[in-house]
Amino acid sequence: MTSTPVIDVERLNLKYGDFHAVKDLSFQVRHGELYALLGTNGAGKTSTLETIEGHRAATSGTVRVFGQNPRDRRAVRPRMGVMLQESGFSPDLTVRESVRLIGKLTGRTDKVERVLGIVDLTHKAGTKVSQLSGGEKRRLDFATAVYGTPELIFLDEPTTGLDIQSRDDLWNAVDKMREDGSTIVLTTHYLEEAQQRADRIGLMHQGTFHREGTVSELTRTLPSTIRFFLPDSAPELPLRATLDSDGKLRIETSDLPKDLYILLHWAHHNGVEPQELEAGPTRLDDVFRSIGSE
Ligand SMILES: Nc1ncnc2c1ncn2[C@@H]1O[C@H](COP(=O)(O)OP(=O)(O)OP(=O)(O)O)[C@@H](O)[C@H]1O
Repeated sequence: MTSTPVIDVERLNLKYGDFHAVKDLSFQVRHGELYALLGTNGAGKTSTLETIEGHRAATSGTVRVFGQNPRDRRAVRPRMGVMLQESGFSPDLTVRESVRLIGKLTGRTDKVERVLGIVDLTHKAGTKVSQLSGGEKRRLDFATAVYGTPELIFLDEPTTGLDIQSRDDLWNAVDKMREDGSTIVLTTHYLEEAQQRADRIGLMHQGTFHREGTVSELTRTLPSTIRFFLPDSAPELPLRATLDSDGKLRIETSDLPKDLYILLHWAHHNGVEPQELEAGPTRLDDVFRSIGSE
């Protein structure tokens, strides 16, 4: 049962007139995974997701969701929850009416009060959508993903505009839905969130994958860095360093513990103290920055 991928994209191409927005893209999302589709602006993420969600027809290639064509909305739609960047709830409806409407539109069943509790809008149940704050509206958008605990959930920039507490609450609710067996597809420009939570990442650039894999598969191809300030009077460093724009020296290394040891040993021996020392493994940000420079 679990061997069939939840999403199976094979050689997907999307064209807008002459413009080739998605080029021969293939990937799968497995049952229970949190898959992050990330990329540069205009990379083709939204176009790809709209096709998987059944809103857009592929120019060529195949897309299967639960083994079915997502254009067959009646078969697939009740099984997927989509949190868009803006759900477009009517401003005149109350929060409770809006949540109830999700059930009608998706064909899923749930208890409205349960959903209101998860998105922390119980105290706003009688308030009109037009009177919600930006963060409260975002939490109401999240209700579309929560309602009925769908098997497949799309989260498009879910935490934009949310304060820290609301972000933590949202991720706790996502973790809970994963425990209940939901598969998650995430897009976000907050790379730390993807780095912390994604099982696998598809990193898009100009319509195709720049890289795809787990976070460690993506980051291990780039060196780690050590950065610090040194006084001008310091003797020559034992390792090759370059100067960053903020005045810090940067050492790039494929063996962080060894080179950190060499640096600190040299510093101790010469009586100099590297200031504001940062040493860490490669982050997803660095992989992003490397796009275009390869
Ligand atoms: N309806 C359309 N007509 C013509 N071109 C389009 C259309 N929609 C998107 N594009 C173009 O296709 C490319 C991919 O757009 P898409 O919105 O899928 O990218 P994205 O990765 O979601 O970008 P972003 O991170 O900036 O939201 C872009 O160059 C965009 O300008």
